[in-house]
Amino acid sequence: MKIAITGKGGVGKTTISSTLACILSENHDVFAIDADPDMNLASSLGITEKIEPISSMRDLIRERTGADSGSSFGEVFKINPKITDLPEKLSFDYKKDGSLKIMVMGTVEKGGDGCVCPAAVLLKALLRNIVVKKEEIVILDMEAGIEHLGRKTAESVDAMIVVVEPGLKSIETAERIKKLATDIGIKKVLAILNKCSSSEQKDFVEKNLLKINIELIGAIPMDNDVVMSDMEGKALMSYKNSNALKSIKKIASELEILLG
Ligand SMILES: Nc1ncnc2c1ncn2[C@@H]1O[C@H](COP(=O)(O)OP(=O)(O)OP(=O)(O)O)[C@@H](O)[C@H]1O
Repeated sequence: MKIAITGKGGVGKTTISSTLACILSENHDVFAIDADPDMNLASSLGITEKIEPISSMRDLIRERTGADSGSSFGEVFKINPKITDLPEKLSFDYKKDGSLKIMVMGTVEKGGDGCVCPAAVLLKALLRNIVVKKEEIVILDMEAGIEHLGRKTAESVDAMIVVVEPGLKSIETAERIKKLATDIGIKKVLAILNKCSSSEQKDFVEKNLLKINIELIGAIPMDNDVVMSDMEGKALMSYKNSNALKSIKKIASELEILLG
């Protein structure tokens, strides 16, 4: 199962990605990839160590592409760098048994040349290798833009999951994401409602998602334990009675049925 989690800023992408990764890693091997410029996935799991984003690894970028990370138009570099050894080398083992690996991609400044720079080329190739070739479950925590998913990678993503909150703004973002996702060949676009406080809110969102042909696969309540976990720097998994956690567990089971 390869899923990309996206949505408007602040809707809960990282909370959901990190918690889903923990839940699914109880029975599967999982790669959780932080491809969001905010890079909060590790801290959302309570990791206090600083993980260096791959986009800042200048020596590695030079070694693999033959050019400095800041180089761009006019410079010669390999557009097909060797990366097969990197997923294991550059990931952080969250669990001792290796069943949950975390990778922090980092961001690449977009220049006028549309991101064709050595760092972007390396990140894209790495992402493609993990999503297309790896057997593990892959969970990608992404921003609303999906430009660093190449077509080949996109075609191997089983579903793009848009996180929405009650209100029209995040649903408008979902509509825009669906169009972009479909254009690059992602097969399925699903939605999760987060920060839901009533059945009226759920009905409202479900009705509006239906208009744009997006299936709602679950709803997560507004939950003080999520706020506490953020304040205490702990993973939501350690709040056993959290209602949000219970809902994310249900969504994980739903995803296993839907996507295998
Ligand atoms: N179900 C919930 N109940 C209460 N608070 C929540 C819930 N889900 C997320 N939050 C809070 O909302 C804030 C944003 O969550 P999160 O960082 O997961 O969103 P994001 O979409 O990844 O954000 P960004 O776009 O900045 O990367 C956090 O403070 C988080 O604790």
